[in-house]
Amino acid sequence: MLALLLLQFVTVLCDVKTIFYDSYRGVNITDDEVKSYDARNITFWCVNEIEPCDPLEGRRVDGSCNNLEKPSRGASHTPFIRLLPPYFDYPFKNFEHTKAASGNSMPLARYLRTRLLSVGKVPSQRYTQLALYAFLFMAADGTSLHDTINFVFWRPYCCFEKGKKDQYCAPNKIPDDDPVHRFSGIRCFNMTKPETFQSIGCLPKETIPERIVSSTPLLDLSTVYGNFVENLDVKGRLFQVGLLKYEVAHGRVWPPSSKTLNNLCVGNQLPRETRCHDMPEDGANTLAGISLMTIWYWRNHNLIAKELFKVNSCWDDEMLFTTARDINIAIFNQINYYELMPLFLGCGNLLRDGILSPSAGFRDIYNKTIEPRMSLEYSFVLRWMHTIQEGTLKMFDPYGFYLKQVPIVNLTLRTGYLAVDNNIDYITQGSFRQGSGKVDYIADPDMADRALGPYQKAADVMTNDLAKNRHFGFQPYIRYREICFGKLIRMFDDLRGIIDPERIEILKDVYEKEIDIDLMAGIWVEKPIPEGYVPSTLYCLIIDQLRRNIVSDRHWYERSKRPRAFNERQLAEIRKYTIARLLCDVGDTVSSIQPQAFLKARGKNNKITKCSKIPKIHYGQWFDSTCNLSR
Ligand code: HEM
Repeated sequence: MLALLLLQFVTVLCDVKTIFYDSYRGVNITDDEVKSYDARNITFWCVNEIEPCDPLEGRRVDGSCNNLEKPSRGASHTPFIRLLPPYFDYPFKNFEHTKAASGNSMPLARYLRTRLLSVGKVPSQRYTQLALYAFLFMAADGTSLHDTINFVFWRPYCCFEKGKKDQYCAPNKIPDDDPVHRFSGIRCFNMTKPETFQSIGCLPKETIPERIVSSTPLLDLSTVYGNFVENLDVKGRLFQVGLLKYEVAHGRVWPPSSKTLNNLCVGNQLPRETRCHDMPEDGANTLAGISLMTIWYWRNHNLIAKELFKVNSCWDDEMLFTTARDINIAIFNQINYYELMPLFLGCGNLLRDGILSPSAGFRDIYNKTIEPRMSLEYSFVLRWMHTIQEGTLKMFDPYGFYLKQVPIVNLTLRTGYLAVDNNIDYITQGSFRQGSGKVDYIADPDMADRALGPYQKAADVMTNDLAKNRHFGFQPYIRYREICFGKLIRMFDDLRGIIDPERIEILKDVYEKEIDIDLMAGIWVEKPIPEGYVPSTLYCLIIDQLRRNIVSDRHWYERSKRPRAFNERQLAEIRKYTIARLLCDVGDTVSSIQPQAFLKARGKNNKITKCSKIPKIHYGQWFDSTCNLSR
């Protein structure tokens, strides 16, 4: 607290003049323009207030000053880019996509979901649940909650009379002959349109909708450190020896918790389940996978800070904190890029396409003309993972004995469950012992019919995905095939080789013409990319963003010229890091684990192994010789 007051005092004393940027356009705006937003109470969304950039400073929490020529790009609530221009019904009145090329209505989203994806439970023999947690955590780093909170809590009425009058409602109709709901009597899934610069009021309503989110677009552990330095200072930092705030309860270390029951963890079963984390971002209390990964990376920050302090006792809190955060973010990206992605996208593919560095040393492909932004397509297509999410979460003891199970959708907004009955221990063990769902065109029944658990009577997250496809106004699937692979698709049968014949047959059944195929629908039915395990168009849209992250991020950890860059030996330490090491270091009760923990333990190369055999970072490489001089 003292340090925070001091910081505020120095800011006032030195009169650091902040600069206001229009968050959509990324240009300076005047005080009067800011006042006009103030008057409408939308400054938070429409304006980025940024302190002047210092080229030598490290990565800012709010993402600003990453691009020195466009300081607000990279900050929160700045616009996505689109790989292809938007595609809405003509004339552009309501910015909807309801019409097929013929002018007839497009098939209902739920109808397409039930025709294109089957429902059942087929466990993967390859990937673990942990792989899906990590993918989800990576996706959550660049998006935000409010679009889901909107239809779950703020507008639960879209299927009712009241919803007809609300322009933000976009419920999904269920066909009369629906395979599940012809029996249930449920005729509609609640849903709202995505929040945009237009819906907030930053841009005129009659312009093309542009999605707005509160996270920073680059991979910077937003869920752990938040997106605003004020939130981090108040809720996150302990301001002692570089640590994040923490609590010890029942022999375990946790992030700080909320002291009132008025919080986001509405799923907590009171009075037993009370834990709810009070952290810079609320994402930490949402889906079970995000909550777990956040706890692990939060603890990892403190582990790193303590190790750095052992090596450099002269470092002050600020130096310890910023270095620990920088290492934690580097570890996150090392795991994402060099461990998680190759297992899904194919290591050879990623090397060929320049996503992975062929050598262990530095690489620098930074290009200041590419703005740090995320493509709307990338943040959207990651939803394909819903089709391989396993709905039943199994729990194990540290010896690998199965204990119990719970539907994972029942754990949403329920951090408290982790903290009772040793559940976090058993869920952690299960994360690397249980398989995810298989990559096989079959979705888990819970994801297909009760994805929102207790919060909605019925919810098919993949129906939402297809419906959101249209609200975002994505071009047809075949246009993305063209930009990705350069081949024109003129008729359904041109999809042979890309999609199995039986699924082309279904596409012909449900769509009038090939131009009508929705982007997500095409991805659902595609064959995997050669030497990889994900659909080929998904591969293309993901690697576009993976590359953009590296070239547009001045603080990318593999650069030798970034401010406060690692030296070669430090980078070599980061390169050793794996998800198995993370769990060994900060996962509850983990003393053995398979070295490639995103894959199921199998064979002699990936068998459960003692943590002492899993490579670890030597923080001695961060030794600062000036500490000795200052003694
Ligand atoms: C228990 C597992 C999961 C549940 C219950 C779940 C549920 C949801 C729900 C309800 C939404 C909002 C849908 C909407 O926009 O209307 C959503 C969005 C999303 N989910 Fe999942 N999901 C799960 C796992 C995953 C996984 C493993 C990934 C992997 C990448 C993922 C990626 C996404 C993405 C990218 C979005 C869109 C976020 C945004 O743009 O705001 N989800 N999910």
